[in-house]
Amino acid sequence: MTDKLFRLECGFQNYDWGKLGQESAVAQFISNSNPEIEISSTTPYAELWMGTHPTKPSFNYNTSNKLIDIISSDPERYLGSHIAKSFNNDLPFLFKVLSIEKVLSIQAHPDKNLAKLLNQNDPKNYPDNNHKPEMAIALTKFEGFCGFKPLTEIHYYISNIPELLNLIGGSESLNYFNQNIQFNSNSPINKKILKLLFSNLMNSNQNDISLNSTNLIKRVQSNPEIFQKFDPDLPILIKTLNKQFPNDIGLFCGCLLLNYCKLNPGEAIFLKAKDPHAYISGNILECMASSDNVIRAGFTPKFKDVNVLVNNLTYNYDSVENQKLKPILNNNNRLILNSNENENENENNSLKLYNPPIEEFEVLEINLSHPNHSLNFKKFNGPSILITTEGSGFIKNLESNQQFTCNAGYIYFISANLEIQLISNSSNFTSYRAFCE
Ligand SMILES: NNC(=O)[C@@H](O)[C@H](O)[C@H](O)COP(=O)(O)O
Ligand SMILES: [Zn+2]
Repeated sequence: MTDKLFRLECGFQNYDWGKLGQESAVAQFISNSNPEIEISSTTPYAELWMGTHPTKPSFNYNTSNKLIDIISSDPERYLGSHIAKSFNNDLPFLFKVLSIEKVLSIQAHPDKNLAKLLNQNDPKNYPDNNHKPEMAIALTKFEGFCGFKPLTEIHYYISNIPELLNLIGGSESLNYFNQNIQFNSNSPINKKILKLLFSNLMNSNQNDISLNSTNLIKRVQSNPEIFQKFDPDLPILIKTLNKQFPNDIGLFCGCLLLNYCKLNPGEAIFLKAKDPHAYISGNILECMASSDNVIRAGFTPKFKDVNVLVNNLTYNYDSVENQKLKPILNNNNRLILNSNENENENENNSLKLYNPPIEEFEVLEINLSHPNHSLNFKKFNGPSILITTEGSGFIKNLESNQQFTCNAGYIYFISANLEIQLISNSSNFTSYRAFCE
């Protein structure tokens, strides 16, 4: 029988938008964890997958047994009875590292009902029947599009950028917007108006998109100030993304209709199912319900399902600040047993709990600031996956007293109902523990 704490060997995706070679945090982590893996300097290393999802399943590092097979051998032992019953004897979440060089697709993820339908009708493009709410935690500076801009900002862009107006239906659409929008309200009419404008835009023909993209870039070059009313960096972003995906509809639906969100390390965003988004740059940890269902509509060479996206978005609109997920700081009592260190050391360690409003996952960032600090964790009523991203230390099974090394890129599965200890042997020993209980 496999121990309740064991190291994982995880798979990775070479999507085109990933950072190249050793520039990629994904490449650094996989080659740190397994030096036999050759890293090619011309290959993008986009995503590291930690979990049981069949698209890229994880394995026991020492025995090469599949994680899902270990769990299936005794779901209560590895998941705990509550999680085993609630999630059909499988791991509820998929935990990833993303290292982003180029913009990802303009996308949204289905809720459970839509996922079932899409998986039934088109299993090739929608490989499972699960929803995919997701959270991104910035490891470096990160940029991304998330959710529709506030209505006042959308009104400004459709009123001042003719190329956008041309693609959303011209002056007729602008009049409809002006006569019906209810600013500072959550009225359903606002979502109806947003959906009409977005549908017109996303169903534009490529000739119109190319013509208006060319003119948009000219306008950005000649009158950048028009684009800088809400963010001084928008002109540079539009030019950068046009270089990555020339004359793409994403220049309009992403840059001019979605929030341009910038995160500093440690900040996070949570995307509910059906929220439009597209990540632009940076290294992040991403945690999601265990699914690979992505509905795409721009900035991508992959399969686009424009009508499914247009007909299924939430059409929520809000400020960037309100899209961010604030972590709970140093809330020790729920998760920590005790810490073998004196008071002043305690002040330097930090715990940040990212707990989005869904049941599948939470993520705890654990930072032990100096060598020879340690933290003892209570038994969690469910499974965890822990990855070390910085520094080095050890993880100890407090039942068997077995201890294992943690270096950047090392990943461990921690079964339910197991007390573990983390011990640092460097400064800034940082790990992230995704869990469900
Ligand atoms: N927002 N992030 C995600 O949903 C990731 O988990 C997905 O795996 C990526 O979006 C996949 O991106 P492409 O389909 O290659 O554009
Ligand atoms: Zn996504």
